[in-house]
Amino acid sequence: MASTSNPSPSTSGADEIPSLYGPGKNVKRVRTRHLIEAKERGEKWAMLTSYDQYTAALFDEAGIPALLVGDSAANNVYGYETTLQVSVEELVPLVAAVARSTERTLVIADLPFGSYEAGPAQALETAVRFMKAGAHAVKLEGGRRMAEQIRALTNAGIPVMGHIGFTPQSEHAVGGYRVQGRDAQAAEVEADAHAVAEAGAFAVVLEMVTAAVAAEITKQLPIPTVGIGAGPDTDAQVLVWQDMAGLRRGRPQRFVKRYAEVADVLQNAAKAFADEVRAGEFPTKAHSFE
Ligand SMILES: Nc1nc(=O)c2c([nH]1)NC[C@@H]1CN(c3ccc(C(=O)N[C@@H](CCC(=O)O)C(=O)O)cc3)CN21
Ligand SMILES: CC(C)C(=O)C(=O)O
Ligand SMILES: [Mg+2]
Repeated sequence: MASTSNPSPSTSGADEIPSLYGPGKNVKRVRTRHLIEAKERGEKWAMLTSYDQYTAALFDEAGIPALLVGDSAANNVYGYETTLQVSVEELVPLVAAVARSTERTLVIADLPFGSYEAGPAQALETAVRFMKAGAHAVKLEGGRRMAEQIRALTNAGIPVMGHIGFTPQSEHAVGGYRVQGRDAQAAEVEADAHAVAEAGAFAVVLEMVTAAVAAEITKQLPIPTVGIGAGPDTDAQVLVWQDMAGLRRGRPQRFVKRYAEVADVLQNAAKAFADEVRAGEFPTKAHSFE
C-alpha cells in the first residue's frame, strides 16, 4: 500500500482533513518543509505516536501529518516501566512497520536512551539504522548538550526533531517527572530551544514546559514547536495514541485529553466473544465450512 505512486485519500472523512495535508494541497508525502511552511501560515497541526501497521494506516488516512514511533513503545508496547529500557533492536522493526503502512505522513523515529549520547558518530550510526528501516526523520532528547549530534545528523541529510523541557530519558538526572521552565529555569529552556534550532533541527518537542515559556519559544523560533503539556500556543501538539484514545487505563496525565474509550470497546468485545463461546453461540454455520 505504501508503494502507491500518487495516493489519494479514500477515507469517508476526507473532506475534514485540514489543509496542511488535504486534497487541495496535493502533498504526496509530507516533508519537513511543509511543517515549517505551516508555521509561516499560522496553521496548527497534530502529531501522534504509532507503533504498528493498523494505527499507522488509520492515522495517515485521518490526515495526521507526522507520526512518531516513540521510545514510549517501551511502556506502551513492550511493557517496560520506563523508556530507559527499550533498545534500537526493539524499535527498528516498529519503525519499519509504520513506514510500510503509511503513504503521506512524515514518519519520525525516536532515538532510544543510550543510542546517541556518546557523540555525533554514535548518533549518526543509530540514525542511519532508523533511516534504512524507512524513517523520514529522527528525534532525540536534549538541547544545548545535544547540539553537536543534531548538527552531525543534519549534515548527513537526516532531518532531526529536537525534544527539550522534560526529557523522560533523563528522568533520574532531572529528579522525576517535573514541569520545566518555571522562574529562573525559563532562560535554560529558551537557551535549549535556540541551540536546537541553530543546530539545524526542523522542529522541536516541548514537553511539560510552562505555557508562557512555550509561547515565548514558539514566537522566537523559525521552526515549529510541538507541545505535550506545554499549553495552547505551540505550533503543533503531540500525544501518545494510547493516551489519546483511552487504550491505557488508569488516571491520565494532566496534559492528556481522551478522545475515545478504546479500552472499554476492546474489553467488551473480548467479553462478548468469550460469552458466546461459552454459550455455544459462536461459531454458527455462517462461520463454518461444509
Ligand atoms: N503513555 C505514555 N504517555 C506519554 O506521554 C509518555 C509515555 N507514555 N512514555 C514516555 C514519556 C513519559 N512521559 C510522561 C509520563 C508520565 C507523566 C506524568 O505522570 N505526569 C503527571 C505528573 C506531572 C507533575 O509531576 O507535575 C501529570 O499529571 O501530568 C509525564 C510524562 C511522556 N511520555
Ligand atoms: C511523547 C513523545 C514526544 C515521545 O517522545 C514519545 O512518545 O516517545
Ligand atoms: Mg520519546
